[in-house]
This record gives sequence, structure tokens and C-alpha cells, in this order.
Amino acid sequence: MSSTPSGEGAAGPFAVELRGITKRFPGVVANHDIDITVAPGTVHAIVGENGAGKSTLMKTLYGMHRPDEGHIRIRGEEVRFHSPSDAIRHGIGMVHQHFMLADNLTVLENVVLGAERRHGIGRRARARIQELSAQYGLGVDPDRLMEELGVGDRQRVEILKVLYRGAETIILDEPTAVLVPQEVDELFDNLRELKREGLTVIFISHKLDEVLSVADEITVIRRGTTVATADPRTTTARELATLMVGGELPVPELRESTVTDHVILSLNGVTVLSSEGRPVVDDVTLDIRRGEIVGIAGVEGNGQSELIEAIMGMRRAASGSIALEGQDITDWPTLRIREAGVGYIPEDRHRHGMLLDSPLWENRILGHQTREPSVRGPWINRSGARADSERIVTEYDVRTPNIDVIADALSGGNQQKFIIGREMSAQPHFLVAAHPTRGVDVGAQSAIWEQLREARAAGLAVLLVSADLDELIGMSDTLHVILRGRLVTEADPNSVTPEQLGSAMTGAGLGGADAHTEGGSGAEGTNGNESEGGA
Ligand SMILES: Nc1ncnc2c1ncn2[C@@H]1O[C@H](COP(=O)(O)OP(=O)(O)OP(=O)(O)O)[C@@H](O)[C@H]1O
Repeated sequence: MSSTPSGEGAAGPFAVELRGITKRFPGVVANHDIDITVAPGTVHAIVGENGAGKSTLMKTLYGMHRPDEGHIRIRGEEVRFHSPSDAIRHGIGMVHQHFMLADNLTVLENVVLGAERRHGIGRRARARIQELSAQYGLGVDPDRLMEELGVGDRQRVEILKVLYRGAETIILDEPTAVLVPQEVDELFDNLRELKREGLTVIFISHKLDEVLSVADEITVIRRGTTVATADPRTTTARELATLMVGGELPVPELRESTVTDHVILSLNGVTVLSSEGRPVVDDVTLDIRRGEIVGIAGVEGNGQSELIEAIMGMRRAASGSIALEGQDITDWPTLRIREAGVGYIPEDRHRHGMLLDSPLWENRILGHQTREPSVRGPWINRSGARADSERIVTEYDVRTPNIDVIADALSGGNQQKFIIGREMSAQPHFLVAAHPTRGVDVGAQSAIWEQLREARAAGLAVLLVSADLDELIGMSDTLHVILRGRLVTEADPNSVTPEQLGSAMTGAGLGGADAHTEGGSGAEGTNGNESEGGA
């Protein structure tokens, strides 16, 4: 790494200056002549459509990419980073969306791992963690086991890890995507505290109302370049959306019930056990009917993933049964379930949704390898899969140079659009949709909601799991809260607020008259295991 002082003197006015940054990938200019300046002690938000170039830019600032053109100054000093450790040495830290923490280690061990030279691994390290935690109001206990912590606490540990390495500027990539409203409020309090202590925060988000509530300045990126700098005090979410996509801000709203009496999927007392034999899905009974979207709200880790995996044949139910159109599918393998007309938008698109190293058109075949247009007779139908991939790219506005690039080269939101296109193309009669619009920009979000609405009107039954409570409330005909593997509360999507739902998700109940408790017991401690705390 090399660094040269700029002509402006050692203490430049900006924490970070990005000047004329251009970054090309084969067939794509991801960033083109980007200019951003970030004042120290501020929160700076970066917004833009999927594939606009936000992550690329942040990875460049964090030393993961080298810009083809342009330069970076940190506190007035021009820098050239060759790796993240160069960036860290210059006080730049990054918290990724997927946490990189080891569950079986303590907070202290996670924080010091890889940074042992700073304060050792013992008393000094613990004291430093306590000091940082107190200074920035993070409330992190160094001796807690990671697996005992909820999502919000884990994120605070990630932030602490970055502070421990001496970060003065912290980059957060879509930090609120996995949080419930209360946790978002806590995170924003944390960010304000960091700011008060003179640190600088840069964060990427698709949630424009949140951006407006916490940012001091907003940069809008469109098609790889900076198109505007907005002042949150004088800008509305609608104006931001227009700057980003030239369109209106979408609202996820269904109404006009299309629910019929015809049961498509029926779960009867389904219980799934963890590897230690503990129920992670606990006696779930539920019907989903033609034309109905059933939403499941829950803090991550309360059994929703396992429930989905049981329905999709990826995990065995220890007891209970699952029926599709009256036929028992409890022990069917995944492929057979898919062939029976079940679509699947997975929670983790990298593990279950895509082969990242394979070209996009081959990903059209994934999970659909026994059906048209992927096959003709016993053979893979290459031209059929290719033609259909082209159609998905056009219809679902997947931004990609062509269908031969590997899936990994697409931005996260564009990967998601492709998966949704693929799953909807098979015209399922039952769809499992886990976080269908996670990481998707406002324009694409409204398109996805519209597609779900249309399919529902045509008779599709949907199980919707989402961390986006507005989406759940807006899209669901029926809405359940899952806590420690049990459906504990049914909320009325026509009247429940995100705050009430968030409260029910943490076990505190809805606090209103719009709900009833399911299974005859209170929301708290339904399986007598209080220690897990809904995390
Ligand atoms: N490693 C790579 N190889 C090739 N192309 C890439 C690579 N990384 C990103 N791109 C392309 O660069 C463009 C910008 O992608 P980037 O991930 O920065 O967008 P983004 O604004 O973060 O999108 P999202 O909101 O969907 O996460 C996209 O067209 C993407 O396909």
C-alpha cells in the first residue's frame, strides 16, 4: 500500500473523499466517475437501485477492489489500498450484511480473533472491549456466548469488532435488513452515539424512510454514477425514489380478498427437532388456501427456516404431517415436491437458490431440471433454457450484460429478481417465499409485489416469511407470529402496526385487541424454555 499527502495539508476536511472513481468488470461499468465526500462525525447514506454500484463502491473504499480510475483520500491523505488490511490501517471498517461470527465462541474471542496483536487475548482485551462498549453505548458483554445473542446484539458485536481494530469510519451494508423495528431504533441510537463520539458512518440501504430518519447526508447513485446529494431535512422518500429510479414509491397492499375454501397446503402438528433433539418447529398446524397469502412474522432463528425446510423436503419432520392438495408429502424428496407444483424462493439465495459459478442460463435449470423448458424428453434443452432465461431477464428487468455471465457477477438484487422470475415461470400452485424482496430496490420491490398479487388472484397459495414487516402486513391475508418454533399469535393484517407485530415477535404480545393468542397459552414461554429469549 502507498500513500501520499494531498496538496490540501495533512488534516483534510473530509473523513472520506472519493473522486472520479471508475470500476469496470467484464461487460459492465459498475462505477463511473463517482464523487462523494463525507464529513467527519456524520452519518452518510448511499441509496440506489439494484446493480447501481453501491456495494462495488464500498468494496473499493474497503480495499477489496482497486479502482480503474480516480482516487481516494482519507482525512486529506491520498491512499491506495491493496487489501482490507490497508483500509483498516487507515481507520476504515466494514460490517457486512452476513455476519462473520463464530457461534460457539464468546464475544471476546470473536472480537479479538485475527487482531490478537492489539491487546492480546486476555485481561487487556476484555478491558478494552468493556471500555469501547461503554464509550459507544453498545452494551456488549465480552463473556457471553455468541449463540446466546439475538440479531441486534450480534450486529453490535460486529460493530465493536470494527471499533476494536481502530476504525474511525464504519461502512454498514444494509444493516437494517435483518432487524425488527425495535432493533432498528436501537441500531440508530448506536449510530448517533458513534457520531457524537466523532466517528463517521457510511451505510447502504434500500429503506428510504430509515435513511431519512438517521442520515445527515444522502448520496444517490444511478446506473453506476452519482446523480444527487440530498439533504434529509428537506427531501421526502418519494423524491428520493424518483431520483433513484424515476418512479413512484411502491406500497405493498393487497386488499380485495381472493381467498377460497380450497386448501392447498395443510400442516398438521408438524414438529421438527434440532440436532440436539430440541423442538425448533413445535406442533405447527396451519392451512393455506387457494388465493391466500399466509405471512409468518418472527425474529430470525425462531423456527421459520426449519419450517420451510420441512415443507420443501429438505428436513424431516419428527412428527406431524404435511399435505399438498390432500396428498401426504411429508416424506417426499425436494425434487418430487417441486414437480408437484411447489415454487421456492429461498432465504439464502447463495446456498439454495443459485450456483454462483455457473452462467445465468444454467441457473434457469436449477431445481427445474426435469421440466420444460429445461428438458426435452430425457435431454437437457439448452436452447429452451437459454430462451427462457432471456425472457426472464427482460420481463423481470434483471440487469446483466447477458445470460452467459456467471450468477456471481450480478448484484444481489438482480440475482433475486432472476430467482423470482424462474420460480414464477413454472406457474406453481403453492409458493414458499422467504424474504422475496430482501436486497431489492424500491422499483423492483413493487414489481415483485405486483407479480405475487397477480399470481394470488389467479389462485396461487403462498407462505410468506419476511423480516420486512410492512411487506408482511401489506401482502398477507392471514398473519401469524412464530416464537420458539410455535405459532403464538394471529394478527389482523388490516389493523396491526409494525410496532405491535415487532413486539409480538419478541414475546411481549401485540398489546392491542387485534389479535388472539393461538394454542390456548400466552405468547411468552410457550414451550417452557425461557432461556432462549426469542433470538
Ligand atoms: N465481481 C464482479 N464481476 C462482474 N460484475 C460485477 C461484479 N461485482 C459487481 N458486478 C456488477 O457491477 C454492477 C454493480 O453491482 P453492485 O453489486 O455494486 O450493485 P449494488 O448497487 O450494490 O446492487 P444491490 O442493491 O442489488 O446490492 C452490477 O451490474 C453487477 O452485475
